[in-house]
Amino acid sequence: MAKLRIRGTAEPVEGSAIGIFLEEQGVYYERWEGNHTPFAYDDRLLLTEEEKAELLRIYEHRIADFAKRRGYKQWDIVILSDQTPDMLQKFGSLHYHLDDEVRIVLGGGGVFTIKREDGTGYFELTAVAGDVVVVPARRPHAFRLAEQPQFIVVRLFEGEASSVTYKADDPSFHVN
Ligand SMILES: CSCCC(=O)C(=O)O
Ligand SMILES: [Fe+2]
Ligand code: NI
Repeated sequence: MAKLRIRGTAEPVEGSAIGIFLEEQGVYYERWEGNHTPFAYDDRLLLTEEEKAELLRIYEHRIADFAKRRGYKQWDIVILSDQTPDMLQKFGSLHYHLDDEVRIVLGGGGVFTIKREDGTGYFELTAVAGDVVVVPARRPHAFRLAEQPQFIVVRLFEGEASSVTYKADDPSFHVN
């Protein structure tokens, strides 16, 4: 289950308030119960193509149903860890995309710091296996690993399987 913290406030947002807050913020969220990712993936920092294919096979029906329901055409799977420093650096600074950022978490954990819809600050959504998150197009956000050593995630696309990353400048933004 995702965790949510609004920067500048002391108390985390919990329980059903998480979904309500995310909806207000235009961030689509759903929760898939039942983790089907084999434990062997818990200590992986990189995945072979065969391992990625295995995970996609395990989740294939659920991913395909979700994609059909929401109109996504293609997907891939990536792992982020300290063995993928380029991706950590690229997504670690504030950026946005012209397409929605659609993510299904299969393993590990990651923190999305997302700008509030009205521009007044940021909230941090910590996503773990079973969390499905859509950061809307053009919304500034940044990503970092959570307490787990990796983040294994399916990325879905409406069109081409890539999403250009634009740097968002905000002097008030800090990574943590
Ligand atoms: C790889 S999932 C989270 C990182 C991110 O912001 C992105 O992919 O654009
Ligand atoms: Fe992003
Ligand atoms: Ni702050």
